[in-house]
Amino acid sequence: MPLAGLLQPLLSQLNSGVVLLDAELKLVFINQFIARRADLQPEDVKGKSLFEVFSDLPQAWLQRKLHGVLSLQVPAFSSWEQRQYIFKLPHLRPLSSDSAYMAQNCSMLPLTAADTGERYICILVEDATDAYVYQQQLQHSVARLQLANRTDGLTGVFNRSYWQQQLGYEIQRAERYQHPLSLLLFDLDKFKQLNDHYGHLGGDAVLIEVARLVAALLRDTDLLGRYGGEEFGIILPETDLTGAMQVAQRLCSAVAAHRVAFEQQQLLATISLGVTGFTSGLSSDQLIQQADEALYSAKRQGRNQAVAWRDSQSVYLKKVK
Ligand SMILES: Nc1nc2c(ncn2[C@@H]2O[C@H](COP(=O)(O)OP(=O)(O)OP(=O)(O)O)[C@@H](O)[C@H]2O)c(=O)[nH]1
Repeated sequence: MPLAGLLQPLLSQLNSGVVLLDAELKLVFINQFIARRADLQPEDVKGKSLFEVFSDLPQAWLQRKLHGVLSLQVPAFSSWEQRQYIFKLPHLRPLSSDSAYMAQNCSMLPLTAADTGERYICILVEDATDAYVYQQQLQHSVARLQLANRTDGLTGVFNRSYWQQQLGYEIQRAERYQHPLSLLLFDLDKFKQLNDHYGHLGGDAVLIEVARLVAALLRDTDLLGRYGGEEFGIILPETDLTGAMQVAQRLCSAVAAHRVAFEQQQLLATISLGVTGFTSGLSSDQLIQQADEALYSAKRQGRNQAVAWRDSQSVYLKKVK
């Protein structure tokens, strides 16, 4: 059978890359699959160093691998999951991927010539771009779902369940490391009137805008969540009550000074805030309860203001008496 005569057409039609190297890592052969994508002529590269022709190769890593294959005479493998590609080649497919390069599974096989006993290495390059793209799409979908799962649909801040979970974690951290932690609850004032006057869409516009404004005034490490209809919570890690009151006053003034554009009108809104500091042994429910009591005091004292729980407690107790 004229096997040798068939090998060349077979290798050139193969839908995988074939790179044959001698023991000095010089190119003996590349097939059409590689040549076409690397824009090379197979006959031009014969006898040249692998790393000279393919200057983008991860040289130190690949040299180590190939020397291992030669000296141990065992195959080596590189998967796209560990290293997206070895040969920087375009994938030549109309796929929407965030990479223009072909993801590859590469096998490095030791070969010995039957007649001369000389040693060679064959690198087989398989295109794994499909798997790479599917994995990327899956990762993006999971990330989108995770985001949706912790986000309030209207305002884009954290939703209640995620925010409360974070409060639990922050309390554990504050307790363990004896770090300060404060909690702030705020609620839009007379929001029912605003809704009644401008309609639900006007109310929604105010909620969205206030959440955006408040988020912009907080630190990246602060956690803003929508606690209920027009009530929001802010966890302030590494912040004592004095610092939290400063934040609360800043937010209160900023919201009162802001105008929300809605259907050619400028809507005004104010917020009332209740602030409390974490002390050892408090649960998240107790902390929320304290902030809520302070918020209640702020409402009773005329709204558009911040009240710390320390102060409000006496007000609250007086009221109870
Ligand atoms: N537009 C809009 N309104 C909401 C939303 N969630 C809750 N609300 C409204 O917020 C209003 C809250 O009213 P109240 O609890 O009486 O409080 P308030 O009018 O803000 O009065 P104070 O809190 O005492 O200042 C109700 O009319 C709710 O329908 C929402 O997602 N969008």
